[in-house]
Amino acid sequence: MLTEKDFEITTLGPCAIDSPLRRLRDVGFIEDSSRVRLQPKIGPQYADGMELSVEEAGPRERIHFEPRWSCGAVVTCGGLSPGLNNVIRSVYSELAYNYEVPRVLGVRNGYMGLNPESGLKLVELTPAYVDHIHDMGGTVLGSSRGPQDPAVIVDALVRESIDMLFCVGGDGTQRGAAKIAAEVQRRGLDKAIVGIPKTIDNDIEFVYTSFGYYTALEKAQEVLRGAHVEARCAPNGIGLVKLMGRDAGFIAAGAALASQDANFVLIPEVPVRLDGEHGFLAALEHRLATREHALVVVAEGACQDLLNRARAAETDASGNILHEDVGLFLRDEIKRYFKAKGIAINLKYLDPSYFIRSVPANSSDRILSDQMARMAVHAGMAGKTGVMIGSIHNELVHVPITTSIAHRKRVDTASDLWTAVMRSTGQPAW
Ligand SMILES: Nc1ncnc2c1ncn2[C@@H]1O[C@H](COP(=O)(O)OP(=O)(O)O)[C@@H](O)[C@H]1O
Ligand SMILES: O=P(O)(O)OC[C@H]1O[C@](O)(COP(=O)(O)O)[C@@H](O)[C@@H]1O
Repeated sequence: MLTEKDFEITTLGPCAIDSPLRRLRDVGFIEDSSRVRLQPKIGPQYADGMELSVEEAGPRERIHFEPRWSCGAVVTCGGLSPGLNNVIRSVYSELAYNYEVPRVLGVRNGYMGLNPESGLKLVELTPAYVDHIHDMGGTVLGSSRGPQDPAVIVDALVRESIDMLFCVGGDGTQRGAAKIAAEVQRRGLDKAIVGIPKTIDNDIEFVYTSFGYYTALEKAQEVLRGAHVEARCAPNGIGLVKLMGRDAGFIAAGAALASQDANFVLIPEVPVRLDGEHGFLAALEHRLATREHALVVVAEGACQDLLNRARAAETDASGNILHEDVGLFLRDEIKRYFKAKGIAINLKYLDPSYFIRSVPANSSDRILSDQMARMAVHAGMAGKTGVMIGSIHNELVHVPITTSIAHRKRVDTASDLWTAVMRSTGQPAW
C-alpha cells in the first residue's frame, strides 16, 4: 500500500501551501504547525468550554494518492442548492487539471447511483461535460433522497477503483458519508471519503455559510419585495411569505434582514404564541392599526407545535420530517382572527417554494463552491478521510464528519443575526 511518504507533491505551483497557516497564525488560532484549536465560543452548545480541534484546509506538502493512478468521483445528494454544478466543475478542474488525475467520475442521482440495482451508469467527467455547467441551476448529475447500504456503496468504490469520493450534500448526505468512511475503514481499504456541505437552509454545524444560501436569499428577497408592494397598496394589506427552512430559520431571518421590509419573522427556533394580548395576532392587529400594512415572513418549520397536535409526523425517503404547511395555516388563522374582530383585511400569500433554490449561483456562492470543492480535493489527495470542508472564522477547515453531524445548526436567538432581525422588524418577543 502506498503511503504519503512515497510521494512528493509535484503538480502544485507556488500556491497556498503556507498561506492558510500563516493567516491563521496572524489571527491567533494556530496552536502548532498543523492543527488549529478553536477556543472562542462558536455556538451556544459549545459555550461550556468544549474545545474543537480541526485542521486548516488547503494543499498539503505531501500527497497520499499518486495522481497518475488515482480516480476521484463526485456525488450530489439531497435537495438542490445553487452552486452544485460549480462544485462538480471545480472538483473536476482541481483533480484533472491541477493534480492531473486521469479519471474523474460523476455519480448519477445521489448515492443511489452507486447501487448497481439502480441501473445507473457512472459518468466520465470531461472538459466538454463540465464546460458550461456552472451557469446552470440544479445538478447535472442529478440527486436523490432515500437510504442506501454503505456496504453496497463501498463495493461499488472497490469495483470501480474509486480512491476518493466527494459527497456533496446536507446533513443526511454527511451522515451517509460518515457511514461509508466507517465501512471503508472497517475493511482496511485505502480510500478517502470527503464531505462538501450543501444546504440552502445553512444549517450544517461548523459551516458558517453554505454555498447556495446567499443566492436563495437574493431570490427570497424578490418575493418579499413583491409581497411588500402588494401589502402597501391595499387597505389593511398583509403580505405573508413562506420560505424554506425545515429545521432552521436562517433563510427567513436572512431574507428579512436583507429586505428590511419585514415586520414579523417566524422561525422554528422561536416558539410563537398566536393568541392572547401579547401574541402574534394581536401584534399584527396593532401593526395594521398604526401602519395599515404588514409583511410577515414565516419559515417552513415554524409553529409546528401548533400544527402537529392532531397528527403523527410523516417523513420523506431520507427520514426528514415533512411539515404541515405553516403558510396556509397562518393564512387561515389570520383570516379567522380578523373576521371575528370584524376588521376587513387584504391578505396576499406567497410561497416561492423551489424557486429560491433551483437557480444558478450568484457570485459569492460561485466563489464559495469553487473554494470548497478545491479544498475537498486537496483533502482527498492528501488521504484525509471522514472529513468535511467547514468554514470557521472565515477559514476553510477540515471538520471530522462525525463532529459536524453531532448537532444541527440553529439560529441562535442571542446572535447578532437574530438581534438584528428583532430590531429591524420591531417585532415583540412572544
Ligand atoms: N442517517 C443516515 N445514514 C445514512 N444515509 C443517510 C442518512 N440520512 C440521509 N442519508 C442519505 O443521504 C442522502 C441525502 O440525504 P437527505 O437527508 O435527503 O438530504 P441532505 O443531505 O440534503 O440532508 C440520501 O440518499 C439519504 O438516504
Ligand atoms: O421537497 P424536497 O426536495 O424534499 O425539499 C424541501 C426541503 O429542502 C430544504 O430546502 C433543505 O433540503 P436539504 O435538507 O436537502 O438541504 C428544506 O428547507 C425543505 O424542506
